[in-house]
Amino acid sequence: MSMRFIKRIPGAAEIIKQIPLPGHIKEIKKEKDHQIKKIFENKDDRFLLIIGPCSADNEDSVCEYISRLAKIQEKVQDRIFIIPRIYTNKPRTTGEGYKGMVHQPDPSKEPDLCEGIKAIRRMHIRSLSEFHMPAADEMLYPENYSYLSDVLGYIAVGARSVENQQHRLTVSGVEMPVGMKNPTGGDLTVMLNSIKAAQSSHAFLYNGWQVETTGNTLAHAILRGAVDSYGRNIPNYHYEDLIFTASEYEKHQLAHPSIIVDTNHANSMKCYYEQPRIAREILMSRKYDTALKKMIKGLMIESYLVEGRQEIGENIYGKSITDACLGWESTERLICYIAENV
Ligand SMILES: O=C[C@H](O)[C@H](O)COP(=O)(O)O
Ligand SMILES: C=C(OP(=O)(O)O)C(=O)O
Repeated sequence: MSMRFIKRIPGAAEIIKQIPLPGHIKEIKKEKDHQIKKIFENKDDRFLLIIGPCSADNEDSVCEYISRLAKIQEKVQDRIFIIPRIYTNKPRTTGEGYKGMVHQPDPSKEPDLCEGIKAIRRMHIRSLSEFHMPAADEMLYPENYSYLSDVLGYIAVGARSVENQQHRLTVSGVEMPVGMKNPTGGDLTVMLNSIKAAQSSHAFLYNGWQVETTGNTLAHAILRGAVDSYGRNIPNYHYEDLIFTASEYEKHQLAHPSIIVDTNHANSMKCYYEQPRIAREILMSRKYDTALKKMIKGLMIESYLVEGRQEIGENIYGKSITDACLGWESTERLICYIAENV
């Protein structure tokens, strides 16, 4: 075997015992989970914003960003529900590059998965304890879900993972809303099939156990645009795309049909500064069509303290080291615009 076993990583029970979620925060988390669930069940018509850096690379800058979100959340709470993006696992197109805090708690140092798992759990708990905001993360490694299952508020399965059986089956045993992204090639059937699989019950092998799941009726769609076989970006947030997705969704007869639109990635053609324009267009489409208004539950936006991106080592506090993000001033303006126009 050409694999060197470096360090045994403690199991979830051990890590949770070392870094527990405080009792009084568990109650707050339960109430927030209930509110998020109601949005997907059409029992609360607030608009969701899943918003934050492309990758959560530094606990202090991420928490400073969330503290700013928390202040705005108070102002817009009757119209918008904000879920911070704390993305600690990064899928990479070629396997090269920063793979997230779970691999490297300090991006300038060598990988340390054991410290990484502790660091991401601490950061998620800080978002809950200091700001009462359960955050979103990507399920990149389904087996790692058990380290964060009690602290997350929302999960996305990424464009590169959505056709994978272990992801789909694991989501079927998750008790919170999980967004299944369209794959990088854009095939909506793959996304809708993944929702079907996640909404059904399954028996399978998970972390050394035979497990049985109930199915997750809150699994739903995330549209992130696509890249065609010539490498061209094909957005899927325009009115006609949304109408088509909604009608395909209806045909599949899935529970709680819901769409989140990702305003970055192939939708913005990785031009982060286009996100406010894209958000405005989606709000207009929602206003124009009542079925879309019901189905489009929110947006996923990439934003951080400082706009753009940097290379690791430039050390600009609060600037993305993966995909470029909106900066704070534009983010604040955008959230206010959404609150007034949703
Ligand atoms: O969201 C971030 C990136 O788009 C994703 O992780 C892929 O990144 P890469 O194509 O730069 O590897
Ligand atoms: C990696 C991400 O997205 P996608 O899977 O759509 O590329 C992300 O949202 O950070």
